[in-house]
This record gives sequence, structure tokens and C-alpha cells, in this order.
Amino acid sequence: MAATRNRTPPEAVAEEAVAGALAAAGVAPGETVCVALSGGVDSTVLLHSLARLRGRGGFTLVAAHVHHGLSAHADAWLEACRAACDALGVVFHPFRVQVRCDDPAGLEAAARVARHAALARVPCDWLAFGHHQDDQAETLMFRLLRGAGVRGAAGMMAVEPGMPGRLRPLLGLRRAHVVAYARAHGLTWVEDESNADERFARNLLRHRVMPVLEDAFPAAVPALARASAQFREADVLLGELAQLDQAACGGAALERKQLLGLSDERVRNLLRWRIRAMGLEAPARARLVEAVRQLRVAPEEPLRLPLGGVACCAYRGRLWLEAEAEIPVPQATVWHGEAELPWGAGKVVFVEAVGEGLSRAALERAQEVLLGPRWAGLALREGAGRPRRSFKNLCQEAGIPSWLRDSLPVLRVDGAAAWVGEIGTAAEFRCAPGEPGVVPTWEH
Ligand SMILES: Nc1ncnc2c1ncn2[C@@H]1O[C@H](COP(=O)(O)OP(=O)(O)OP(=O)(O)O)[C@@H](O)[C@H]1O
Repeated sequence: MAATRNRTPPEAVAEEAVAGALAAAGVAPGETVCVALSGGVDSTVLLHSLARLRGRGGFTLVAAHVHHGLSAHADAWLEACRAACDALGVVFHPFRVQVRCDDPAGLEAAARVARHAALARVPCDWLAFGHHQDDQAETLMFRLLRGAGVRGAAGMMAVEPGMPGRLRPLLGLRRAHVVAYARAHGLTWVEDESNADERFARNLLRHRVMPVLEDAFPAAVPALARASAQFREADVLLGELAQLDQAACGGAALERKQLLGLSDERVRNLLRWRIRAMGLEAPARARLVEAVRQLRVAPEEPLRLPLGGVACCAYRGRLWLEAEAEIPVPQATVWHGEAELPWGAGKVVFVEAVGEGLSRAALERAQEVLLGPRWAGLALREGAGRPRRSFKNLCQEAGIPSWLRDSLPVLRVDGAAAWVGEIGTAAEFRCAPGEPGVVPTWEH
């Protein structure tokens, strides 16, 4: 096997790799493959090799370039990409995006988000990227040096099924093979001047650190690429473990006792997985360590532990995650009989009824009907002959955690509580059978 490879010219290695990736992905005749074309050597080689293979593969090849407007050369890059496509008879989709220079995520990350959003608009079955093995190894090193966990260290995949699927046909190839292909075919490409700027940590790693590493460990790049594939597998397994643990803990609202029966590592893994499923970044490990510590110290207390963007809430036997945003206390408003009134991020809807809800006559007799938050001393009698219960008791019984209580809507009729959202109506305001009534509902 090694002997065959040694005899194969480097540029042919690239072509074989691309053909192999198409076969592995199952790219079918009639499908459309779109090359994400930056104009750099990697995606230019990808475009050229796919153009050579399209007759045999029967797929349609198109290309897309995203103009970020960040470099003085951006217009020239776009034109170079257009020219490369024209020369190969490939349909070209140019996109211009706006990147906010003050984006809190950083310029590079903002450009990446805008680029991927633009590429997602190309009608195609597959989006093909020019990443190669050196990119894979550098990305792993870079992330490890920033303290990545298993997810961060998990490498890119050569084939990611989806709509469209993603292909990285050059992922198994060294950068040298890609450049050899470009030279052998007399290709021209653009050089992004920012790739040479060693003020960017990523470039410093590529130009200074990786060569030293490879001198000392000649197989460093393929070894790092293999390691990133192992991390990917481990990440998949951690996701599967989280799913099993969630199911064993009762599903979305987790059973606190069951959860605390797991090891700290598994609790953190499950929380991390759930947070990512909400589309958020997993919190720093130290924050999760502290959250699990607090859950164990006070296994029965109501808790709302901020984890950065998300809060881990525990109340009675349940534990769940919710957006960390402060829960605003809405202002009181007079109710004049409107069908609905806004309440926080939701609304309170008043539906006409007969023999149900609050007595319309009692509401009409009142001097003032207010929709507002709870007040000190609020109490409510739920049934005739039953004792008046404090707001705190009512909330405890209804399982409403302390941090949500200020945001419950209360209908206050001449100073008395007639209805409390999530709790119910006061006996003295309830309408009799056959009497016209109003049923308030908090929609949130
Ligand atoms: N401006 C662009 N327009 C279209 N495709 C691009 C552009 N820039 C990069 N790409 C595609 O993305 C691949 C990787 O590019 P690069 O290494 O610069 O980005 P990255 O930020 O490391 O990767 P990623 O965007 O996947 O996170 C390129 O080989 C190319 O296929």
C-alpha cells in the first residue's frame, strides 16, 4: 500500500482523495455540489478537481464566494473566483455580506457566521469546503491551547449528512499535496494577506509552532488529525450518555434525586448537553463544577444557579434549565374589560363564559380592577369555607419557585385578589352556575 502511494504523483493523490470522498458521501448523479470558494489554494484545487470529476460522477458543480468587505482586496478576490469558475464552465454565486466590526464575538467569528449564513442560501445538495489535514491538526492544537474540552477538540468530518450535506474532500490530505496539485495544473490563486499576519494567534501557530513540532515529531500532523477523530467519537458517546441519563432522570424536567444519584461528571455532562441543545455555548467547566457542588450541598432547597446565558433551576423534586435573563416585574394596568392585556413577555386573555371563572357582575360593580404583580399581604380563599391562604403558601402548593413569584399576574378588584395566574380564582369572586363570567388565562 505504502509502495503504491510512493509511486503516485502528489497531484494524483489529491484527485484520488476527492474521488474517494465523493464515493464515501454517496454523491449521486443529478445532485448539485457547491464549492465554497475563497479563492485561496485549497478551495481552488477543490474546484478544479471536482470540475474534472463531474463528467464521471454525473453531478452538477457550482461555486459560491462570500465577499466580507473586510479587505482592500475583497473585490479582486471575488473577480478571481468568478474568472476561475468561468474558465471551468462552473455557475458562480457571489454574495456580499456586512460584518459588524464591533461584534462582541470578534471579527473573525462574525465573518464566519455571515459567511455560513450566505452559503446556506445556495440551492445545492452538498457544500464542499477546502479544509485539509494541516487545518485539522492546527485547529486541534489551537483549541487545546485554549483549554478546549472534548467537543472543542472534536475534529471536522469529511462527510456531514444534512440539507445540504457538507463535504471536506481534502481533509485526509497534507497541505503539500494540495499545493503540488495546484502547481501541476498551473492553477493561480489569491493569497489572503491576513494569513501571514503573526499578530493572529492562529497564524503564529501555523508559521512558527507547527514547523518546530514537525521537526521534532515528523508524524505530528497526521497524529493530531487522528486524535481529533478520536475526540469526535468520544463526543458522540458523551452525547449518547447524556441522552440515556436524561431518560433515566425522567426527561426534560429532571428528577433532582435521580440526577444527584449520578456522578458529578455525568451531571455536568448532562447539563452541558442540555445547554448546547438550547443553542447556547456550554459554560466554563469551573462554573459547572460550582453548580453541581451547590446542588449537592442543598439537595432540597429552591435554587437558581446562573451559568452564563442560562440558569440551572431546582425546585422541590425537579431540576431544569431556563434562559438566565432577569425576569422583569410588569407594571400594574387598569382593566376596562379588554379581551386581553399584555403581561411581561406574554399576555393575560379574558374569555367570556357562563358559570365559570370570575363573576362579571362582581367585576362591573367594582370601583377599580387592576392587573398587576403581587403585593405584601396578598391572600386568597380558594373555596367557600376554606381558610384564606398566603401568597407564599399558594405558590408552594402550586409548585411555583420563589424567583417566578414576582412575575405572576394578579387581578386586583378594589384591593382584593380575585385571580392569580397559575393559581386560580378567589371564592368570593367566583361566578355562580348559569351566571355570566370571565375566565382569565395567562399566556406566556
Ligand atoms: N470568503 C469565502 N467564500 C466562500 N468560501 C469560503 C470563504 N472563505 C473560506 N471559505 C471556505 O471555507 C474553507 C475554510 O476556510 P478558512 O480556513 O479560511 O476558514 P475557517 O474559519 O478556518 O473555517 P470554517 O469557516 O469552516 O470555520 C475554505 O477552504 C473554503 O472552502
